Amino acid sequence: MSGTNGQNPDNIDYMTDTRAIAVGENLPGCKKRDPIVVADNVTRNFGGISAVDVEHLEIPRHKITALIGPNGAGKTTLFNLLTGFDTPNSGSWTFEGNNIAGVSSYKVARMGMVRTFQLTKVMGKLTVMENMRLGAANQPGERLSKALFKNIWGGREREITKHADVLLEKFKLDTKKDDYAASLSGGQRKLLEMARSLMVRPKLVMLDEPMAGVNPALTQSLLDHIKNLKAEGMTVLFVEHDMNMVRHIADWVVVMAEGRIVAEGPPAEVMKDPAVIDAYLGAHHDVDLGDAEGIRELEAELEADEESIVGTEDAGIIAPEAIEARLEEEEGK
Ligand SMILES: Nc1ncnc2c1ncn2[C@@H]1O[C@H](COP(=O)(O)OP(=O)(O)OP(=O)(O)O)[C@@H](O)[C@H]1O
Repeated sequence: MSGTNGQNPDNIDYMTDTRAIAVGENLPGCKKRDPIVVADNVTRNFGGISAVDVEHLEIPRHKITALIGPNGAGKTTLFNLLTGFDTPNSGSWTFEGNNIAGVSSYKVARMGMVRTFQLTKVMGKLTVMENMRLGAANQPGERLSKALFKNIWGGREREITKHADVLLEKFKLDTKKDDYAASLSGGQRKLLEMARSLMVRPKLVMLDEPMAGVNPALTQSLLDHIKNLKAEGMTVLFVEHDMNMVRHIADWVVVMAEGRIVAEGPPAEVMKDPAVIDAYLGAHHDVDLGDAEGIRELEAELEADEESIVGTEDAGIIAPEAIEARLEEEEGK
């Protein structure tokens, strides 16, 4: 699956690309072969608490990176800072080589770096489709009011609606597009928030605990969607507590504790790192994070799932071809 959305000009199969992610050793703050985000000396204090104190961090492009760490480690605060939802005490960072420290969250999204929230921010009193249109309002040239009032908008509006239709179908929310978002389950809201974030055709998707509070059936579907983002050429950074999820889908893991990066590397390696076990489990050193029975079960389940479209030709979440095909279909009616 490659080259469908203009994000993969070199036609690389991102699902099977095994080139090294880091340059040199897998150490905290290590340089990456191809970083999409580079952050330096980012600090954020709340009163006497140092919530974030990151000396150097690079997020690898076209990979799925998990940001893990115990409660209060600073993961959400780091997300807030990088995406312009909070202001640091110090620090600088770039996205695709552009300095975006101090840039508003709205502009950051328009540049192709989007995020979802731990507690979803879908608008309950708007329909599913209206929420999707709001996502498009983050695109250059779009206005929130225009996004909602389609009659004054013509062709562009049609294209946006078709894009939303394709996404809603992929996320299995198409039958709910006229329902109020408030009527969706917690898991469906997470799916909607993810689908909505894709309306800007982002390059980097940042998900804050996407699997939290989601039932097992939807968890599986969310995992597939996250993998599909990578198959489509996007980069994913997600916060997660559940090691099984991390082990299953992450190419790279960054571990935070007390505001700092304490380890980085591929999941299997990081989960055996004593610094990680210390940070995570405190006294329970006998637990092997890399060898839980649950991980094997989840893997078997995903392999057996016929609806799982990971890495297949059907994985075209935001492929322009799919949108064009729909427009043609419509015109032919
Ligand atoms: N707005 C705030 N005001 C004061 N303290 C805050 C604020 N936001 C975060 N903190 C503190 O900063 C630290 C880091 O919090 P943060 O929410 O970033 O951690 P986290 O790793 O995302 O935790 P969790 O996994 O529980 O979501 C914590 O000690 C938290 O209490």
